[in-house]
Amino acid sequence: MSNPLTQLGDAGQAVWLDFVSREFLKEGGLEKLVREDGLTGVTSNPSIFEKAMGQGTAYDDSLQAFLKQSDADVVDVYEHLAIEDIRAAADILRPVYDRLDGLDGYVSLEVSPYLAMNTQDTLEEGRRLWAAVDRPNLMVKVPGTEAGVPAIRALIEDGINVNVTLLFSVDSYLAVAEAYVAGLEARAAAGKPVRGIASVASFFVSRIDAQIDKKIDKRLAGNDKDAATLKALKGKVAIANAKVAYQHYLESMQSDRWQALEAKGAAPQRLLWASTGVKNPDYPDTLYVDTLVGPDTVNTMPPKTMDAFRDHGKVARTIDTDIDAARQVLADVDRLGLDLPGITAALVEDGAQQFSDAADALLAGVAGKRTAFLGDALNAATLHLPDALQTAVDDTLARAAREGWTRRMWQGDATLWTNTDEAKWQGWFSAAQGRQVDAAAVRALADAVKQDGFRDAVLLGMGGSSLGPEVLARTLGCQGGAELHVLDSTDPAQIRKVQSLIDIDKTLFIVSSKSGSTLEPEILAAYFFEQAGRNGKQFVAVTDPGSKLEALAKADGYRAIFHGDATIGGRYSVLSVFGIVPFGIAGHDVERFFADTQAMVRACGPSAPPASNPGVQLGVAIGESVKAGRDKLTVIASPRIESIGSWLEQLLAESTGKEGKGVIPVDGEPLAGPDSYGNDRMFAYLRVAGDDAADLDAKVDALAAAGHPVVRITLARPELIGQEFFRWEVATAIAGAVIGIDPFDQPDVEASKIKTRALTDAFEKSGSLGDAAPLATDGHLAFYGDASLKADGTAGGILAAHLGRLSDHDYAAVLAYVERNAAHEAVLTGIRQAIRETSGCATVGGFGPRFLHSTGQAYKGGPNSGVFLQITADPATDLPIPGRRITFGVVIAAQAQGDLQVLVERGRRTLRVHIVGGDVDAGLAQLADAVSTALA
Ligand SMILES: O=P(O)(O)OC[C@H]1O[C@](O)(CO)[C@@H](O)[C@@H]1O
Repeated sequence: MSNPLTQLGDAGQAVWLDFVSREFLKEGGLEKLVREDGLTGVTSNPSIFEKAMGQGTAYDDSLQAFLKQSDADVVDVYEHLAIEDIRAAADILRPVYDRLDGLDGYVSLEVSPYLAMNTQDTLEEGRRLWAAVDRPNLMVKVPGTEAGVPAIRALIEDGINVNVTLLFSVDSYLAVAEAYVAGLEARAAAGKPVRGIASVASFFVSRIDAQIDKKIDKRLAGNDKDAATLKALKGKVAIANAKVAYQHYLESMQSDRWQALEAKGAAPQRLLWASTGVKNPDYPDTLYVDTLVGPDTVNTMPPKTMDAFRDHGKVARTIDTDIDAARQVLADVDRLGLDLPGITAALVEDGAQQFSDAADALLAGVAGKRTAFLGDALNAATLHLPDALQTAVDDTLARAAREGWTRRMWQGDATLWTNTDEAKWQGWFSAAQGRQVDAAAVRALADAVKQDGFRDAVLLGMGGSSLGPEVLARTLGCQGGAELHVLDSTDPAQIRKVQSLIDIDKTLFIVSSKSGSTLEPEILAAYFFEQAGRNGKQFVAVTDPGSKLEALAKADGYRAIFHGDATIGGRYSVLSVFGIVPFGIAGHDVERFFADTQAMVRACGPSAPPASNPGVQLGVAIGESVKAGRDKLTVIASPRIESIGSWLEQLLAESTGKEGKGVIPVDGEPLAGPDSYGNDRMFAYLRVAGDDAADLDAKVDALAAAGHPVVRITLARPELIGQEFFRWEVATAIAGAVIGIDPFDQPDVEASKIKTRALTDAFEKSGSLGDAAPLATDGHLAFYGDASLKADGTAGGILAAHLGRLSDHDYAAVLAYVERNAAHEAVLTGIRQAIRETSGCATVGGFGPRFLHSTGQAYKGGPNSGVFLQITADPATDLPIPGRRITFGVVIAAQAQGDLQVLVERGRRTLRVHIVGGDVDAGLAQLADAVSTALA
């Protein structure tokens, strides 16, 4: 039966629907329109899918089924759902396409709106979607922006149907029409067919009037002298613009170039009227259909406009009537300074932005559903922030969305940070997907090691090469493989301690160093190589290709060498061979570990919008906290994940602590009530479900209730720790972007190393480190510092003078170059607790030289808010280093001295207390007492 819609078809104008949804397709809505209204095409855009997918549950089954068989990124999920719809629509339209011999019957799917400004990406995306949808009656929708035009030409040349979207000005239309012709000509020149390729140029109508009318209304409100002409222009400009575009279309059909293509069977690129729903309720609801009727055109209508037109639309050829009047309208617009070119240019930008906002909302919706579906397979996080901080975080997340931070981070776009060498350090993304590690090789080594009867493995390495493996070992233990011991110290007592725990002949040594030139693993490897009877079969190297360590491993006949990726910095290397080889040797299933980790890698994926991207969200919260003066990130962890703070410390401090800015991580400080903390804190609580942590829970709740920023993270099981490694790596990189530093360098670490080297070199020659005279000596303790601290010369007096320098927002650092064991940790923690309770300042602690490769960067390069108490000791019994005149005792002393010199040079407030005589326990006990006295 005939109706105004079918009559449009009879008049040569194709009726398309600007809408799609799963329900509508399922319920037969599209088939009905084809059958009853002569509909011949469908268009979609990100806003349409946002509405379709954002509401109701129509997509849920499909989404769950897809997630079950893949660990897809949100954009993969969206695309999967969208492609299902687009294919369904294409199949419904296929009979139309066949009947009309490919002249109509198309459905359009838009390329990612995030790419509108990049030609190559748009082109690749167009090709990818074309292949993925795999239907001849698909039109890939590409914005007709400056960047889009060359992509359109290339897609046409490829033989891909294109719907050019976001056209507002006649000039952009002409550029697009030229691209179409040029693309076809290129095909013809290459001897390829031009028949069967379709394209439409989507000219947006109502949005132009909406903008012009706004300008006119403003002028009218100001009693403009041209009021009458202005009034007469309302609701006319968009139509006049479209009519003039159509005139160009007619002219182009006459050109020799077109005639030549037509003779080869090419179909014209039809003008398509888009944005034809009226925005102004005072206008007739069919305005932008009635006035633009004409042959070889398309009108794509939103459902409401289509219903209105079916009901009372008027079909009369209008597109090429009153052309003079149309030209006059445009001349008046120009004469009256309404700036149509300015308006159309802005509309292109707005249009691109609207679609990318819609895509953000859409992907956020999909991310939400994905998270809900994954349940506890994805570690949960909640952020509880004070209002002002929350507002700052929301603003920055919105900015991050606008500026595409997540995609840029994954692409290693250095402009996200300081535009120096950040792009060189992005291997950690691929490592997180398990791509850096050869799991089979790790398993083979683990099996062989087991067969050879190795019971223990000792890892010799520092910082990023030791902290990750240690946290993995402490959290997940040993799974039938060798028991892992981490040795990241030059303290003779600690070396002896590790040696006492192992049977040296049944031990595998993992010498781990990215650079392969770090002093500690080098001398430790030399020591244990001798102890193991120079048996290379007991040694494995993990190092970047071509390093000094690799050469040594070859020369000494190590049983295996695992290569790292030189585009990963040490602290981002836990998910590469540096974390995973020791983990595998302990008997763990590496593949399963990565499978468990992927939910977070996907959740933080390049297309996950910042506000629903767990890593970006956390990173923005950290960065904004730092900017708000809350730069002491206090780590709290429930028992089964307790050690993670030591890995987080390095990641955060070494990545962000530079140029006088950054995060000062606080780990291992006993948790207290809200009153014990200043407003320079942020808290991160990592909790494994089922851990006995009621006390921590209550304290953390109290902190949040008192207005401190609190991040709560829950792992359903400890095996999901890999997800936290990745979340925090992303968060740290993003925090770096917010703070405005390069999160991949460590510019101040080298300074201490240079001093240490100078000291050990001098020792090799002179046999002495040239220690200065102490300020004072009291019992086991000798003090070194500036004369102003001497006070009454007692330990308590000196410490009182030093700790008295702490003021609001400072932190106290207790850095001990002694054996790291539970007893010493307890004493040092007690000292920190006492300082915190008295001063209200944050406290950090570290064992040297371990912390030098971790938090040391921030102490020297970060904010100058640290008050440092360095503790050193005469070794009870020293240990020789094979082939060297220096001993381990000399090395650790030189390391302490070198670092202190740098701290002093950097204007840090320092005091060194040296335990004389070798009785470390007695010295520490005296120190703890003296601190209590000093604080009393
Ligand atoms: O793995 P490597 O090269 O021995 O370095 C160990 C650690 O030392 C540092 O370079 C700091 O000195 C860290 O960044 C790094 O994780």
